[in-house]
Amino acid sequence: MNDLGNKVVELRDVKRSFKQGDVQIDVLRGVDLDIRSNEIVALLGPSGSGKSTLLQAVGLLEGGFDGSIKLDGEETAQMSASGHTRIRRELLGFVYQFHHLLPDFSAEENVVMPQLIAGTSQKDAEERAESLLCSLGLGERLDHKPSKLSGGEQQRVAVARALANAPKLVLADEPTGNLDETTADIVLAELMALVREEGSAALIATHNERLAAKMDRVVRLHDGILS
Ligand SMILES: Nc1ncnc2c1ncn2[C@@H]1O[C@H](COP(=O)(O)OP(=O)(O)OP(=O)(O)O)[C@@H](O)[C@H]1O
Repeated sequence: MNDLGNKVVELRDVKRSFKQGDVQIDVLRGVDLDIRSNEIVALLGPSGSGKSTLLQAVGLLEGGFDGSIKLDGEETAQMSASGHTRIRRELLGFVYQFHHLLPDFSAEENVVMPQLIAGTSQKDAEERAESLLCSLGLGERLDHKPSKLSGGEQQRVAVARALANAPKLVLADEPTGNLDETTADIVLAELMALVREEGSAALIATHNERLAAKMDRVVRLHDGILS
């Protein structure tokens, strides 16, 4: 029998509306989604369909959602802001379309930083940062500041940073959307390989059907519902 893994994500009837003037837009109209601990799931949907909004719900980055959002078995809906912060720190890693690296810090320091915040010692954090960056082919770039790295290299550092604290779930919003096609393919393959190696799950929003087809499962957001 296949090991299906635990459910890292369990969304039930998740809803989110925004008011624009007098008009209410129902972006998420009852989203159900399960992700298991060994799955990499592609989130597809046209521009404006609510992919980022859904990632914000799962990432506990915004309030205003109705429904049930369970992460690693814990219901987060009624939790305090400090509970959300704890879950984000212990469970989640984020990659965005733009790298958001700290410009005055080296590649290695950018990966060390979130580990220090989580309480890891300087020595262990440096070892882990070097190991992650080396496995992404950046062994010769550890001391480079982001401005001295190519777009693909910057995104690789962002991937290493997201995985630094061994998250159970990586949330990625168009992680290769800013890269040329060839580099996007390579960086996505590296992201997926690292996620598997680390035993994490991932939910990756993309416009790219071709890249989505490389993931374990594809879910589509349309008219506020996931299919
Ligand atoms: N804070 C907000 N206030 C008002 N409307 C919002 C807000 N955030 C998102 N929206 C609206 O919700 C809808 C979904 O936006 P969202 O960014 O989640 O879509 P998306 O699928 O990620 O789009 P894209 O692929 O273009 O990034 C859009 O119509 C957007 O204008």
